Amino acid sequence: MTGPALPPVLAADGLVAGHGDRVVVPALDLAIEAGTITALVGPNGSGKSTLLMTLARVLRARGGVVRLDDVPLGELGSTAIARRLGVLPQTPAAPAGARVREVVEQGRFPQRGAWAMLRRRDDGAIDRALALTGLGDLADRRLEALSGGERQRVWIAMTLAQETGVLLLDEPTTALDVRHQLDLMRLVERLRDEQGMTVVMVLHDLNQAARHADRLVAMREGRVRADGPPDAVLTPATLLDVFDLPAVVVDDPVTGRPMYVAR
Ligand SMILES: Nc1ncnc2c1ncn2[C@@H]1O[C@H](COP(=O)(O)OP(=O)(O)OP(=O)(O)O)[C@@H](O)[C@H]1O
Repeated sequence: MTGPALPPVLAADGLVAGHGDRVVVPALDLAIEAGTITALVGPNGSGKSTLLMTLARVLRARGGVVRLDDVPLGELGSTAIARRLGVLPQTPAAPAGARVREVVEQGRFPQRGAWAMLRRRDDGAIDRALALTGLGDLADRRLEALSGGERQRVWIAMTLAQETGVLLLDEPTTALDVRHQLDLMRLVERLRDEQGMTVVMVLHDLNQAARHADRLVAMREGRVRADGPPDAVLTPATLLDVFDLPAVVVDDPVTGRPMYVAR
């Protein structure tokens, strides 16, 4: 017997999103199921980051509603949201002179009450996040003394230290070398498999998205043009429709997932 379907972890109903007077996402419906990895893909300027940041309430929705665990975001305080949902923006910033461990510690703030000191549980979460991102040896280094890819891993560690059940990641593999990209994608899969984490991420590498995500949502001009499992979305017709890209699609020889090759 199957019970009633669980509500989606994160849902947008008739969502309108944009910047200033400019509407970027005119009306979008999206429901994200628990324990899944979703990749948002699409050309530059198609509204992926705008959508992701509006789902996280970093940007206010201009119409429609976003629900987190079936509760409208507008009814939740920012601490309640941050305890449930971690977000990695495209260009995070830290105060000058900050050290790696101090930046990762920032991820713990939503989990602590007012006036609370760092507790053992916070230290554990920070150590785990540093270890998962391979930053243990760099913990005392200043952020500005790191390479671009190392710095990107610090932001990922900060988001992981928040220990939320939902992660929204905007281009998390940017600046990472091929080994660290694969490590990060495998880490995301492990978090889904072992902790039931729900992940939505913007990715530019379509083959990476098809390889590691359960679902691809392809956007163009603020609208969803294709949505489904990788083999339904990564097709020559969608590549042409969404990216104006003539391509063939073959099976990835390692995973059997679809893989495109541009013509
Ligand atoms: N802060 C902002 N103020 C005004 N317009 C913005 C702002 N940020 C983005 N835009 C505009 O909104 C549109 C969508 O941008 P968005 O960053 O959401 O696209 P994207 O699909 O994530 O693009 P990319 O792949 O280049 O990161 C673009 O036309 C962009 O110029």
